[in-house]
Amino acid sequence: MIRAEGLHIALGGRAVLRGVDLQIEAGWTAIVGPNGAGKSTLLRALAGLLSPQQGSVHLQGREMREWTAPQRARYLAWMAQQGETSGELSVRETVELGRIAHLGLGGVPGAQCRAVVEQAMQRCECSDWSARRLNELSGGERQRVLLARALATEAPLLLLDEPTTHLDAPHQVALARLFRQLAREGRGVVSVLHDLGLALQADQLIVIEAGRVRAAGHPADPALQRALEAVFGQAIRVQPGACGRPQVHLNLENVDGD
Ligand SMILES: Nc1ncnc2c1ncn2[C@@H]1O[C@H](COP(=O)(O)OP(=O)(O)OP(=O)(O)O)[C@@H](O)[C@H]1O
Repeated sequence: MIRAEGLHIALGGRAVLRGVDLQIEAGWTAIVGPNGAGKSTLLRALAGLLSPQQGSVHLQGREMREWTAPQRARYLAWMAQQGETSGELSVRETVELGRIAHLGLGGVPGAQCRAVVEQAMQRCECSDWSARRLNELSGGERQRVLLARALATEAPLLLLDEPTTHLDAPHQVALARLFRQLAREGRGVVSVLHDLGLALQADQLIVIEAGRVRAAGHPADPALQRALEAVFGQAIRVQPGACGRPQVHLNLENVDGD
């Protein structure tokens, strides 16, 4: 669905991405790495929101700059880390914004549009408060609404920057289940995640370190697990888990010591 080749991006005079090559197919891909590694920058480049100084991004085999903004908006949905929204809008109005690429500005939602919006709200468990304003919601509730807006685009590819940050444990699990469902429907979900336990449930894991891809592959790949331990050091331990997927534990053994 998306391919990056030799991606170099500098921000504020500093090299942030230093030659990133990757390929992402349909399914759920998780991008992980330390703070400041370049994960959000990479996701923004994959969304066409940042132009690389060197290298290229191809969507469906066609270079990003050949896509018009409306074509891109139909093909990929973007959810920012600090979800930008107008707090004055209701939940339903916010999710309806996901339909703009189909309706155009000022377009009146028809029955099919309303059905898509309703389903997106149900999948993200926010139908019950569809009339409430965004600025009345908690952080986790707002995050679910922004995810529903991304789903309502019906874009084949979702690029989500830390979509689980504000979610409680049951909703994190529900989101992982939703990503797997979307993958089965043939959609691509690319999520930057800090929760390594969740990330290991993805079909593909990409480990970013200091602006480079340190490792990429299926979470069950031992080389990938070794890369995770190398990047995150003694803060984590990767151990065999159920269903062929490893589990990650925070190493809290020495928090009382020095
Ligand atoms: N607009 C900017 N100008 C200058 N430097 C920037 C800018 N945006 C990001 N950076 C720097 O680029 C590096 C990568 O930032 P990025 O947000 O991509 O990291 P990240 O891996 O997503 O981190 P986190 O896990 O903390 O969200 C950081 O060192 C950051 O300080």
